[in-house]
Amino acid sequence: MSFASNMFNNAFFLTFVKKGFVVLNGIISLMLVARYFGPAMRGEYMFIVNVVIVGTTILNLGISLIYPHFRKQDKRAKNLFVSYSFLQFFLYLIISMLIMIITKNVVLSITAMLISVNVLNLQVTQINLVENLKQQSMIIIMSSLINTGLITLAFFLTSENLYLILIIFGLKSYVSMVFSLVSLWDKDFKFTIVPVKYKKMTALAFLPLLTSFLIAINYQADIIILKMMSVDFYHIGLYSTGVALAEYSWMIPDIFKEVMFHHNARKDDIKRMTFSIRLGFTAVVLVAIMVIVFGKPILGFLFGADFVAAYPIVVLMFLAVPFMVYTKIIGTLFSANGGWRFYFITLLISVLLNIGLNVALIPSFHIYGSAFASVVSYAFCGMTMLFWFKRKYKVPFRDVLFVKWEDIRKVAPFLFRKKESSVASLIIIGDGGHSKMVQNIVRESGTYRLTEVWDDKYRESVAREGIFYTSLDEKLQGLTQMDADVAFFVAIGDNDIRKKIARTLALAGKKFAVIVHPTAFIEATVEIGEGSLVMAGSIVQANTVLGKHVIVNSGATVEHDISVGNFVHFAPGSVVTGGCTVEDNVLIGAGSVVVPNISIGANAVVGAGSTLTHNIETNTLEYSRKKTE
Ligand SMILES: CC(=O)SCCNC(=O)CCNC(=O)[C@H](O)C(C)(C)COP(=O)(O)OP(=O)(O)OC[C@H]1O[C@@H](n2cnc3c(N)ncnc32)[C@H](O)[C@@H]1OP(=O)(O)O
Repeated sequence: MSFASNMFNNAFFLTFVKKGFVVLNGIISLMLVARYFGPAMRGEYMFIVNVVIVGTTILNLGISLIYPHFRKQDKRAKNLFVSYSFLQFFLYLIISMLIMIITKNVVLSITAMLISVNVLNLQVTQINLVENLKQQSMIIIMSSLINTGLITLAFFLTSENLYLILIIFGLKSYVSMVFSLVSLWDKDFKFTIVPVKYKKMTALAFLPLLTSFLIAINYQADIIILKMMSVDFYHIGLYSTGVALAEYSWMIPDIFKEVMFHHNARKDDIKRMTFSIRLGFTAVVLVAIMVIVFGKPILGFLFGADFVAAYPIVVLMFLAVPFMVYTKIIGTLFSANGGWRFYFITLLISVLLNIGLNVALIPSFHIYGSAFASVVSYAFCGMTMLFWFKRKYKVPFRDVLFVKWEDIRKVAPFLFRKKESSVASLIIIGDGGHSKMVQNIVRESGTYRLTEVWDDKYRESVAREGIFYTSLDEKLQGLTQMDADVAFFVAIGDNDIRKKIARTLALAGKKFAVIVHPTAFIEATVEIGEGSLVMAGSIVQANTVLGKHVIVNSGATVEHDISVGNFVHFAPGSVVTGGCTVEDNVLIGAGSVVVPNISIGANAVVGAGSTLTHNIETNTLEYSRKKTE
């Protein structure tokens, strides 16, 4: 596959592109809206937007933040959360209508409606971020594009219409919300109302709600305090420019934050976490160096010559940015594991530190004092999180600083390899009747992505529905050049032929898949060797050990405590009862029954429909003849 499609299948890259679009959309909207409205109306618009953002943070009730925690315990948590979000949305909508009817205040009613839509959008977006990360990234890219397009149209075609711009603002959330819902609404979705669980959800969401509130306060506190301590608007303008630039660079840790949010909802992935931290930290430090070196021309280009005076603030703010990597990425672990108390206390201390230092330093150092307060507060938060993480997961410092050579070695082939998805590729050998059934199982279960089928009947390669059908002989010659990540499966019913090919592949160091039909029952204590197959409706009971490349065919029963060698075939409907021993290469014929505690020697064949009541030796053929009078 091409480099471009590899990149787009990479969650980090796609999240990076998405963030790029969001930032671009934000900048373009800000520029156009500023020029579209006069100063007074722009103030009114920005005020409403801020009320909506703060209202959304509060009225989300922390629900979107605790989703990974529930998802980790229960795969179907999606049903519960989407249903909850819906009910909450309708409740907010009814309240908005009541506000409209009672107050008849248009702006207030619009604000309330926008909050209702934004809350639902925030919740379904976060759920879909966990469920379908790539789709959600595409949805956000699309809604950002639509928003930029509509604002541009409004800018050129209309003038000073506050309601129109508010509707466009609302539409962005609405479009993203509808598409996220469509993406979540698959065949497994079921509307689920469980009041007891809803109660648990809201109770658990309380600390996350306070935490997100603190984060919001921490980002806004400085400007409010600067205003309160009567610093002039010119200097506040310079300060907020520095802060705005630093905020754009948070996009980098945010990329990793979102990808980790998705992964941590499944299991704690500390390797991926430290890898994300190293990548994020290195990128942020490089950006900070760039900004410190080229800060003045960048400020001049972006905001005009007046703003070059913001340079010292920019430098100070960028000293704080690397710490955000730790706060943001490690913070996702709390979403997934629910350790909110620690996160909350850490944030509370850093907010108090920020406010205290602001009050203490602004009188003597003005905006520089405020920037210094931010650096100290962000550094405290980031370092506390880092030390907690290091202690809990016993990670050395070198794993949480700059990228290592191994990372580069790992990432380079990942970007250029042939694989298209995170599901491993599978090559099946054999394309006869047995193989057709195996191919169906692979398609149905989705655990592997079938890429090639090798069989002698193909002289030349043919491609059908994205799968290559190729000559077996030819492929066996070039085994060593193959991608090490691909799994193999020998789908040949005949024990001897299966053995011969599996040996050749094993000698070339290939890995084999285990394939299990979703309707098979395999008791939890069963061990299954590589390359084995358990087909539809079959049963394998407790403490049984299946060797390598074993076939448990449709409806066969392999009872408890059975020791099974390699390359054994239990044909359809056969029943081998408890305590038996089945050595290598044995064929138990269709519908035959083996009574308990029997030993069957290597290479033996039990004929179809037979009942075996005694041990049989190696290389023997046994079948029950019908008694004829
Ligand atoms: C999805 C799938 O399809 S998986 C396929 C799984 N495959 C199976 O279950 C097949 C297992 N194979 C058998 O049962 C075979 O018949 C075998 C291996 C037992 C015997 O094969 P062969 O040695 O070729 O025997 P052959 O066909 O020559 O028959 C010899 C005699 O035994 C009889 N016989 C053969 N198999 C059986 C049997 N399973 N039960 C009773 N009698 C049998 C034949 O009727 C014949 O009798 P006759 O001499 O009176 O005419």
